[in-house]
Amino acid sequence: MTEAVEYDVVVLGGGPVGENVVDRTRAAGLSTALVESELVGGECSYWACVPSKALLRPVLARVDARRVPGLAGAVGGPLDTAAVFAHRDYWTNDWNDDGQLDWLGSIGVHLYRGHGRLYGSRKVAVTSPEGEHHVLSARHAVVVCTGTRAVIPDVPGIAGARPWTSREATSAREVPGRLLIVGGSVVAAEMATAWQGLGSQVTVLARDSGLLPRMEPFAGELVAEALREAGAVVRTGVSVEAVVREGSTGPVRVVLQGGETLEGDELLMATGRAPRTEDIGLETVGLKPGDWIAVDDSCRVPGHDWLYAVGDVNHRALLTHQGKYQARITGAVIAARAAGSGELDTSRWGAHVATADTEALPQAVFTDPEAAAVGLTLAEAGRAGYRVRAVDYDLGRVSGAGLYADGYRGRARMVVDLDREVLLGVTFVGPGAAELVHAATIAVAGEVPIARLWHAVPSFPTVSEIWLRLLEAYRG
Ligand SMILES: Cc1cc2nc3c(=O)[nH]c(=O)nc-3n(C[C@H](O)[C@H](O)[C@H](O)COP(=O)(O)OP(=O)(O)OC[C@H]3O[C@@H](n4cnc5c(N)ncnc54)[C@H](O)[C@@H]3O)c2cc1C
Ligand SMILES: NC(=O)c1ccc[n+]([C@@H]2O[C@H](COP(=O)([O-])OP(=O)(O)OC[C@H]3O[C@@H](n4cnc5c(N)ncnc54)[C@H](O)[C@@H]3O)[C@@H](O)[C@H]2O)c1
Repeated sequence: MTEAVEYDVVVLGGGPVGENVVDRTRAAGLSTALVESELVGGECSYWACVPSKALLRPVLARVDARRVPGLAGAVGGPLDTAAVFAHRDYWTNDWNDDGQLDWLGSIGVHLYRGHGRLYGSRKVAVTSPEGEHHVLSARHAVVVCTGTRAVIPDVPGIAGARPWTSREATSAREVPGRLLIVGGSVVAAEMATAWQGLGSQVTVLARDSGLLPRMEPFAGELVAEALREAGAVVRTGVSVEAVVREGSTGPVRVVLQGGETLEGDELLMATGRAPRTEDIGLETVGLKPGDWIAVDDSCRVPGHDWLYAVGDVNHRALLTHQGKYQARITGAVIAARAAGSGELDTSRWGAHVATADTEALPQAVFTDPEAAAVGLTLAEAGRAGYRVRAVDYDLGRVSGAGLYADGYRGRARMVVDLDREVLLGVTFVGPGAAELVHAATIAVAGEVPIARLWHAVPSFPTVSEIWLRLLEAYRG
């Protein structure tokens, strides 16, 4: 190995989370190197959040427009799929990260393009695509942000069937005639919405009893209902036993438990994520390759005062915005420790702990209808031992919702901690609901008392008047 190049901080993995860590450590004046094996911007920018939302936006705008009197007739036809794909390609910058490289250069981060591995204490070894080797050593911190990859279950015949993962589902250039989707969570629900809207005949095969299993049950019910109305087939409680692809271009067949066979042109396995930690040198620091990396609330790896794991790879919250929040917290922790500025503030909502990961985690799912939630569901709050009351309201009864779309269908729930009279969680399901959730995030993270929320008056006639209805229903 060559002699080590020394930095204050070395970051392994340049997805959205690694990018935010380097942004914070450079802002603190710490010299920083970033190691990235593929594209700076990571899964989110090229094969996940960004391309999926670029595909979904025209689909959701069209279904919304079809619910607006006077407009429905103008948007009756199929989508211009070439334009939709071009829009997606624009947002992924044609899978080119030049813009990110310019930004890294502008803030003084040194990029090492190649596969990085921990190399004992405080060191990272990098192998470039050309086979060059570099060793980087870190005075203060090594931060692992290597993210996740799709899991493909070991179903008989799966390898020969060449299934899509989320990468193919977000980057495909043709609309498959028939798309089978295995899975019932967020990727399955969003991709079913996108591809059914783009013209595929979609069949969703979920093994759970409903879609979106981590949200309030009514979210999955309303999304399944709308998918069926759009022409998709949604099957729940089904298990895939085997998969067969005919030749290199033939159809793919999925055999369900019980023997029923379904045929499609493509098969998307939306069956979860695994950490990208198999080959990052975890064994050189006493950790197990392939595992999620456990961290404390400041994203430090216990037993290694120089090692941090941030974003998807620590399994706290597999969401871009939450990984970026952890990155901001971790940057502050590294900067404070590098400056030797005494104790960290690890009080419950202190500057050096990612408390929102467990107490106020928001998520917006871009299905029709959109489903957005923050904090605990009723079932989670019950399991956590809170004394709670759920307040439900039909979103369609709010004037703003009726004006937004004819026959607006949706539902909202707030989960109230009866002892403190604050909100533990809020869920909105309905067209445009993704934009409603941040007010709820402020209420939950701020632990705003119900008595004060009463003074937060929503404008008439917005869908946000749902807040008033929920509070009225709570106060009886
Ligand atoms: C289809 C889909 C849609 C999604 N939509 C949303 C959404 O709308 N909103 C949302 O909040 N979240 C969404 N997510 C989740 C989101 O993509 C992740 O939470 C986010 O990408 C995590 O960021 P990260 O930086 O931790 O990891 P990643 O984005 O996975 O980045 C990790 C980076 O590390 C690099 N890397 C890995 N190993 C090495 C190595 N050994 N050496 C060098 N580099 C390495 C990788 O190449 C990659 O660039 C979606 C996920 C999927 C699959
Ligand atoms: N809008 C968003 O915020 C957004 C969008 C997409 C993805 N994401 C995030 O990305 C992550 C990955 O999402 P995901 O939907 O791939 O994973 P997930 O872990 O949320 O769900 C995996 C699904 O696959 C099913 N499954 C697993 N193994 C199976 C098998 N052998 N047979 C049948 N079904 C099986 C599970 O029952 C579950 O429904 C999630 O954490 C999600 O929050 C977020």
